[in-house]
Amino acid sequence: MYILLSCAVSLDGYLDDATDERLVLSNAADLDRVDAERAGVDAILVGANTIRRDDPRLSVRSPARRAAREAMGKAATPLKVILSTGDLPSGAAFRADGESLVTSGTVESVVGQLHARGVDRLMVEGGGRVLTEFLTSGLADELQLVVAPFFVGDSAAPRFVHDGRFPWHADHRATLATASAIGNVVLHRYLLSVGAVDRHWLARTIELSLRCPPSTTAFSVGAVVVDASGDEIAWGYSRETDDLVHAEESALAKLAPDDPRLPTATIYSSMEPCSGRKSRPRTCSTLIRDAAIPRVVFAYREPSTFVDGEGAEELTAAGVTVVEYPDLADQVRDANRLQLGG
Ligand SMILES: NC(=O)C1=CN([C@@H]2O[C@H](COP(=O)(O)OP(=O)(O)OC[C@H]3O[C@@H](n4cnc5c(N)ncnc54)[C@H](OP(=O)(O)O)[C@@H]3O)[C@@H](O)[C@H]2O)C=CC1
Ligand SMILES: Nc1c(N[C@@H]2O[C@H](COP(=O)(O)O)[C@@H](O)[C@H]2O)[nH]c(=O)[nH]c1=O
Repeated sequence: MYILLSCAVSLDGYLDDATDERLVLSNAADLDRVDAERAGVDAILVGANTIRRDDPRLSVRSPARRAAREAMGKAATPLKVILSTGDLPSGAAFRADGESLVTSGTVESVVGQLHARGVDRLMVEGGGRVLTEFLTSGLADELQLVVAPFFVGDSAAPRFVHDGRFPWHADHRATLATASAIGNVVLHRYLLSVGAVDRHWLARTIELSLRCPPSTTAFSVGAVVVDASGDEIAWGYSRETDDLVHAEESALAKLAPDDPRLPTATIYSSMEPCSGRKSRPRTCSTLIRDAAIPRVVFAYREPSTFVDGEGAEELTAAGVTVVEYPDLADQVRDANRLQLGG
């Protein structure tokens, strides 16, 4: 299940003010973006205090988005999930439109319950206590955090998160995927799970592979090296610096062989690192092993078009962790239509 956390905060990190009125931090364009995110999920989850304080509808608003969901055979608006052990107002607005579920338990058990009901994409909209539970559980894949350009300035107001042990700290930072202005607010998209981070970097390798000079005799591949704190430290693509250079080789050539970040880095490649080369003494698998990189992630296993690739097996046998995302392979095949035909 993909778990997306979404909320808006003030410049001083509050989710609301201390008054009874709901504080809108987003602007109209951002609220429309949130509506589009809602339309793309199977369930929207909030905590009981958000229901008690805001009385939200938690529905998809846009008639076009509701119709599009229905055309796909889904309900017009996703399942509404409320975490609560206490009372909720009987006339709460969330009950008016679509299906809802009031439940309780650990985050793990709630996620298990929703998964069993067929929820594949969950949007958690708050409030602070629920966001804290999801962030500290390590189960969240992505945080969409909107910052509005004003201060609340009142410590009686609810904060973005409560106290807790969060997996991200100064030495283990979350991966910032994008930061974009939406009028006067800024949307930050942070990737939180290993799977979401890996997919982000593989998307970057596929983008890099599109820069390769065309060839019918060698594949177009992109590669990046990411250090333990999540920073990209080198990138490369096939034929970047000469007619024969491979993506991993080109990226690694930009780093000193004894760079202290390499033994804790991950190398991402759109295609399995090569294990046989006619044109160079060392294969990419050998270069990776010589660099002492402990983790390799790729999307597409090399087909036997030019040579029989055994890079994944060779690296695994050498004790390197190898992770493959075959569901992204089609995009790599697309970038290599010239070589693969079709
Ligand atoms: N700016 C924004 O984007 C958003 C702002 N908000 C704001 O956040 C504020 C509310 O945040 P906050 O006070 O932290 O509260 P929450 O909305 O996170 O709700 C907390 C409550 O949810 C119930 N709950 C939480 N976890 C569980 C669990 N695992 N099992 C069962 N019940 C659980 C408990 O209710 P019970 O008492 O029933 O046990 C708990 O007291 C509101 O002011 C709202 O306006 C909310 C969402 C988004
Ligand atoms: N205030 C605030 C948000 N608040 C969230 O939106 C809910 C309101 O939903 P609805 O009644 O369906 O519009 C509210 O209870 C809370 O979960 N969201 C945002 O993106 N930006 C904001 O500024």
